[in-house]
Amino acid sequence: MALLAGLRVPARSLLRAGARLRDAALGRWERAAGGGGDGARSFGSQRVLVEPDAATGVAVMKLWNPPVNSLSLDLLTELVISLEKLENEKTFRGIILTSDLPGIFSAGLDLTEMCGRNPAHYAEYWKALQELWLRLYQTHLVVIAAINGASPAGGCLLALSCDYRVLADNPKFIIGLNETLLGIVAPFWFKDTMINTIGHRATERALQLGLLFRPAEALQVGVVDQVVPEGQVQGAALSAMTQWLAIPDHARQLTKSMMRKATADRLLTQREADIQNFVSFLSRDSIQKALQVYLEKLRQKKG
Ligand SMILES: CCCCCCCCCC/C=C\CC(=O)SCCNC(=O)CCNC(=O)[C@H](O)C(C)(C)COP(=O)(O)OP(=O)(O)OC[C@H]1O[C@@H](n2cnc3c(N)ncnc32)[C@H](O)[C@@H]1OP(=O)(O)O
Repeated sequence: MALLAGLRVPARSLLRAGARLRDAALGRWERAAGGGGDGARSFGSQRVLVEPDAATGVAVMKLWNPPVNSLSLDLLTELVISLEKLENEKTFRGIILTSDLPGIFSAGLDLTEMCGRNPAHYAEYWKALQELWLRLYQTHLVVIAAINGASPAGGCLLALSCDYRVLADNPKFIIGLNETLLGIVAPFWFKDTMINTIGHRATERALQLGLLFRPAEALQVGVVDQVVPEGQVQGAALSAMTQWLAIPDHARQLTKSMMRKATADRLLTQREADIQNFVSFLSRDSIQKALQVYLEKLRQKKG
């Protein structure tokens, strides 16, 4: 059951158990080693599989950080490296970002990275999150999110940072910046990213109420651009990609930069202060206690 959403999310215990049995470092990448659609070899790290298709110039990037694709420090780092690698390959013009875990796109920030650690760790973690957002939000590549599962909080940020979002139509696949439900505040750059997507008023309402939208609502408010039946999400993302890639790169890239640079610069000019804010906020006893209680509830809900 999804604790935050107040919605029931079915136990995927069997699937998850299966996923856990797969060895993260070995089986996954051996399975992938066969290569992408056009003979380009798949590559990746432990938690990010990249399936490149040199013929189309599109790579499918799949998140795999069981059980819920939480944005751990390792996953953040591996995402940045994979993204950088694709950016440096002249062959590639687009990325489909999706999940390799059933029913979950990403559960957002990894709560275990934010609980019971020291300030240096919090600083390192926040810097890694900033780094991923700055790179993903500003990449010259077209990035389309194929959202095939729930994506609360940081998971929603990941999707909002892409150029276009396709969501699978399942009422359990909730999406939104629900930080207030945890008693925390979405950082200004999360807020800015949402404003740039759905506008000021809709963002104010969504953020204050910590709204998690089901697919039809997400489409209506503009958090996603398209809702399609489950199983068609990657195909729909690839179709959308065709439209984006029909535009001359230089014109599209300059336009993207024109639309996003001021937002990214706002973080860049106060990056260190943002890290310090996060560290001092997380270091408060009251915040640590609240996060511990929340994490414990998540862990116990199955019992
Ligand atoms: C003044 C201002 C200054 C600035 C201050 C900044 C403040 C910080 C801002 C932080 C910004 C962003 C916030 C976040 O992104 S926080 C994370 C928010 N996400 C959530 O709360 C999601 C919680 N998870 C769920 O609701 C559900 O897990 C799910 C995603 C809907 C999936 O449900 P499920 O039934 O399939 O799985 P479930 O049984 O719940 O979980 C399985 C195991 O996974 C663990 N887990 C779940 N979510 C997380 C997570 N985010 N991090 C770490 N671990 C997570 C869960 O505990 C289960 O573990 P176990 O198997 O029992 O050991």
